[in-house]
Order: sequence, then structure tokens, then C-alpha cells
Amino acid sequence: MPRGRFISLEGGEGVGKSTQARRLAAALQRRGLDVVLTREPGGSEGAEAIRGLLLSGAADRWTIRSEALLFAAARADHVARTIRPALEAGQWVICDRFLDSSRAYQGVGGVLADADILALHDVGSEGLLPDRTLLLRLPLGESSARASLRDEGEADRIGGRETMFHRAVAEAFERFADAEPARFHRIDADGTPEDVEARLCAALADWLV
Ligand SMILES: Nc1ncnc2c1ncn2[C@@H]1O[C@H](COP(=O)(O)OP(=O)(O)O)[C@@H](O)[C@H]1O
Ligand SMILES: Cc1cn([C@H]2C[C@H](O)[C@@H](COP(=O)(O)OP(=O)(O)O)O2)c(=O)[nH]c1=O
Repeated sequence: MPRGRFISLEGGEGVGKSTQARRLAAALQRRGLDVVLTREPGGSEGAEAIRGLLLSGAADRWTIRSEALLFAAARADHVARTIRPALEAGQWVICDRFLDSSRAYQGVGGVLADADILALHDVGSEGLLPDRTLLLRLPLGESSARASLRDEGEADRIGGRETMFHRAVAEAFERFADAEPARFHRIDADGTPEDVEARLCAALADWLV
């Protein structure tokens, strides 16, 4: 049984990751592939419990260090219980956010270096990386308008941070894509969901022949 493919979707809040993760999973299933659709933080029983700790409560509920450790712990459980077993069984895994979200969100602010977050990932998840990372990009004004329509003004503990934070996150994703052009594919997230889905499928075309 050949190992399955591991695809992550990344980008800021409201760019359409969750919408496109569902659409991509359905598109791949229509091609006869066995697909597991999952998300972070979450994707396993333990990680979903940690998700509740991370996304609710006061803005200062966690320090940057404790928050980064909780994300890494959630990811370790998700990788061990959901992602690795699926890949080993030949399934394709589509993950709505993964390690690069920790590098972007927990890495801004200067408390933790990128190397620190990668070190946590080495310990927690033996350094597992996606085979391909699809980075959805949209001007910040448009993604925040989409997110606030969806959330009706009730953003979660991290999504509710100020515009400067989200701008720094978007810039971090761009730096990661520059540094790893073989893994990252930049996707224009503007236009209809159908348009964006077509771009995602085009970014996987070499695997779909
Ligand atoms: N291409 C699109 N055009 C307009 N609205 C969209 C598009 N894709 C998603 N949306 C809507 O924008 C909001 C945010 O999308 P979502 O998939 O939840 O983004 P993310 O997971 O990146 O935060 C949702 O209300 C969704 O229905
Ligand atoms: C996976 C992950 C998410 N996050 C943040 C990003 C989001 O603000 C929040 C929840 O993610 P998510 O539910 O995907 O939010 P959205 O659909 O709005 O993009 O958690 C981190 O800060 N670090 C991480 O490692």
C-alpha cells in the first residue's frame, strides 16, 4: 500500500480554508481517492479537547509559551492518532491548518523563534511535514470582512486580535512560502468558491494524472 499524500491549507482567518478543505476533499473523493478531512487545532479526541482550551476564554488566558506548547501537544495527538495512521493506510489527508499556523501565529511577537516552534514539532510530532501546503491569499480587508460576516462579530480568542497581528501573520506565511517553494503553492483566494477550488485542483495536477 503506497503512503497517502498529506496536504495542508494555510492562510489567515476568513480566506476560505474551511470552505475549500471541504470542497477539495469532495473533489478528490469524486476522483476515487480515499480522503480524510481534518483540522487544527483538533482532529483527534484529545486535540479537540485542547482546542476548547485554546480558543475560548480571556485574551490573556495563556502566555505565548504555554499557548505554543498546547498547540504542539494538540498536534502531537492529532498526528499520532489521525494523520500518520491515515497516511500509512494509503489515505490522502487534507488538513485545515497545520504547523505553519503555529510558526505564523505563535512566532509573531518575537517571544519564540521559528526554530523554537520547529523544535516543539520535532519533539511532539517527529517533525512530520505536509507533502504540499496550499497557502490561500486574500487582501486583509477582504478576509476580515468574510470572517466577521461568518462570526457575526464573535471572533475566537486568537481570531479577535488586532489588525496589526493579522498583518504580521500574513507576512510570516509569505516568508515561509518564499523559503520553501517546493512545498508551498500560493493560491489566489479571490473570486467564487468554484474559482478557488479550480486553482487548488490545478496546484495538485501533477498528482492527479
Ligand atoms: N470564495 C468565497 N467568496 C465569498 N465568500 C466566501 C468564499 N469562500 C468562503 N466564503 C465565506 O467566507 C467565510 C469564511 O470562510 P471560511 O471557509 O470559514 O474561512 P477560513 O476557514 O479560512 O477562516 C465563510 O462565511 C464562507 O462561507
Ligand atoms: C493550528 C493553529 C491555529 N491557530 C489559530 C488560528 C485561528 O485564529 C484559530 C482557530 O483556527 P480556525 O478555527 O481554523 O480559524 P479560522 O477558520 O478563523 O481560520 O487558531 C494558532 O494560533 N496556531 C496554530 O497552530
